[in-house]
Amino acid sequence: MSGLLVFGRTGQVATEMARLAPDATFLGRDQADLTDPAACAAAILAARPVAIINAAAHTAVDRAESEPDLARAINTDAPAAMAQAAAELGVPFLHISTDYVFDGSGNRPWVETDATGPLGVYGATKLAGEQAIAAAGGQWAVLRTSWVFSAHGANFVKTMMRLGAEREELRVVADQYGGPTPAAAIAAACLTMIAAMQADPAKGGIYHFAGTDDTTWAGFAREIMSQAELACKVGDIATSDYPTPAKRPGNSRLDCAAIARDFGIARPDWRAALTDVVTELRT
Ligand SMILES: NC(=O)C1=CN([C@@H]2O[C@H](COP(=O)(O)OP(=O)(O)OC[C@H]3O[C@@H](n4cnc5c(N)ncnc54)[C@H](OP(=O)(O)O)[C@@H]3O)[C@@H](O)[C@H]2O)C=CC1
Ligand SMILES: Cc1cn([C@H]2C[C@H](O)[C@@H](COP(=O)(O)OP(=O)(O)O[C@H]3O[C@@H](C)C(=O)[C@@H](O)[C@H]3O)O2)c(=O)[nH]c1=O
Repeated sequence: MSGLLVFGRTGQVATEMARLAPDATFLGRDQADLTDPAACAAAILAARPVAIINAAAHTAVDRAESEPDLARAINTDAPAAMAQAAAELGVPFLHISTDYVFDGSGNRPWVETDATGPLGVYGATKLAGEQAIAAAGGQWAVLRTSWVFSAHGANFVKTMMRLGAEREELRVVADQYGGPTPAAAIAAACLTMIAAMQADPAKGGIYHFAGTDDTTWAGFAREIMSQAELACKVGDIATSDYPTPAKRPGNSRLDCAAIARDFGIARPDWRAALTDVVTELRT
């Protein structure tokens, strides 16, 4: 899409978006550092785009616990500045958020209107970003997704394939539930949404989008080992057996009915997408 400005160039979702929208302009850290929100706004006002997507974020969930100011600048203040600049230009702004805005209680898939309750700095700064975007006054959408994977960047699939080639057995948490989501499907969903927003100024708001069907990290790991033909066994453990600096939600299931209803976007089959990613990683 010509005239589309995307923050993020090297990330999982941005890399897939560049494949689908080669005409768009992608700003990397060297052109727009998200620790400098004013520079992000200035980049928008200088480019005068027809639409804006933010695919950049501080995504190191554990590291965010020890660098909350940096996480807040990147995940809250920068998207807030982008949304304000978008509102000033009168163009739609789409931002990507996360299942980690929820507290993980219960076992019902979360709907967009459910109460949030982030357990860590990453989720809290992403939630504050959502709220600042909604307050900016322009046309905006927030796509909350979960457990993103692709052949690029850092993700659970690549970690499991690396560890699975080195070890005979891995212990993986089996009490956190969610939907692994291919970055390629998120990129496609973002492009569909932003085009629909351009066509209809009334469109926008918060939407959930995740791969189907829901599983656990252990279930995801077993499928990765199987598809990558790694003999490594995956043993189920509880969250309490795998201590991490950041707490993670037990229930990350996202109800994706609204995005299907309003944008015609269906949940992607993560197992089929995993086959493509494993093939890409091997070649
Ligand atoms: N990864 C996941 O599992 C999930 C991600 N999300 C959300 O989806 C979106 C895309 O995530 P994903 O593609 O996985 O992200 P990645 O972690 O793959 O990439 C993050 C991107 O943000 C950029 N970035 C980080 N800090 C800065 C900075 N200071 N200035 C400029 N750019 C910066 C990185 O650039 P550089 O390469 O230069 O560091 C990189 O391009 C994010 O909003 C994320 O919160 C939601 C749910 C799950
Ligand atoms: C490597 C490893 C992880 N785990 C657990 C830790 C954790 O609970 C779970 C996933 O670990 P990771 O650290 O890879 O995933 P994490 O960084 O928590 O992934 C999250 O990233 C952010 C950006 C999001 O927005 C979320 O949707 C989610 O994708 O697996 C094991 O149980 N055993 C292992 O050997």
